[in-house]
Amino acid sequence: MTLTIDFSKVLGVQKWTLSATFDQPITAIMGPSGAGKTTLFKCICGLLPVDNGTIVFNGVNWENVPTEQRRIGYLPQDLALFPNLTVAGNLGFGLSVSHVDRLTISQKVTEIANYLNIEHLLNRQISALSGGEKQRVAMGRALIVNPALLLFDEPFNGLDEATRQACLELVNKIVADKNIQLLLITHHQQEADALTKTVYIVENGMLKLS
Ligand SMILES: Nc1ncnc2c1ncn2[C@@H]1O[C@H](COP(=O)(O)OP(=O)(O)OP(=O)(O)O)[C@@H](O)[C@H]1O
Repeated sequence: MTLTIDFSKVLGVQKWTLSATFDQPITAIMGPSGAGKTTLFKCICGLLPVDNGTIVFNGVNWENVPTEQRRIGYLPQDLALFPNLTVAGNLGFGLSVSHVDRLTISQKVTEIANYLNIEHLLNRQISALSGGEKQRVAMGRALIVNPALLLFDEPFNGLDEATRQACLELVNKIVADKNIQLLLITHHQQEADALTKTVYIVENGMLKLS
């Protein structure tokens, strides 16, 4: 799987000129706060339009491909779980908005919950979950739509060391089992090192291989 980006983006007074070819199963993206890492992800998703240039995934130019057809599982920095839905409702959300029938949604929710060991949480409210459990639900919600590309924005923030280790192992398993490409934003070098040798830095509006 190969994601090639070559675009510029202006937001306010900032300009990014971002070029790279991501072809490893896992790539870490690092860089100082405010450098533009989340902006990069939003552009790849199509949530922010690029000003000039291209984003090409496996040979397909995404210029006219809407977000929902890009097969991306996006895990935003704040997880953005829906507090008024149960765990099952959160997991199934991406399928329900795509008008998948209820039986299929229920089967897929059970399948992904078993895979992530959260089946005992399916009827819980989001407010009644621990940080690590929320993390797993957010990963499940990203995975259930059968993505080809995962974008995880600082997914392990605020977790204790043991839970962080468990999540790192889970991420490695997901990428290997499901043959998905993952880009992961992190501020922690050891997190990047645990997952990949390929680390890019966003700095001064550019993307550089570290
Ligand atoms: N909609 C917007 N309009 C104007 N400026 C924006 C907008 N969104 C983000 N920015 C600015 O763009 C810069 C990059 O933001 P971004 O969220 O991509 O940084 P980041 O590298 O992900 O930071 P962090 O590590 O703190 O999460 C910041 O200075 C931010 O204030």
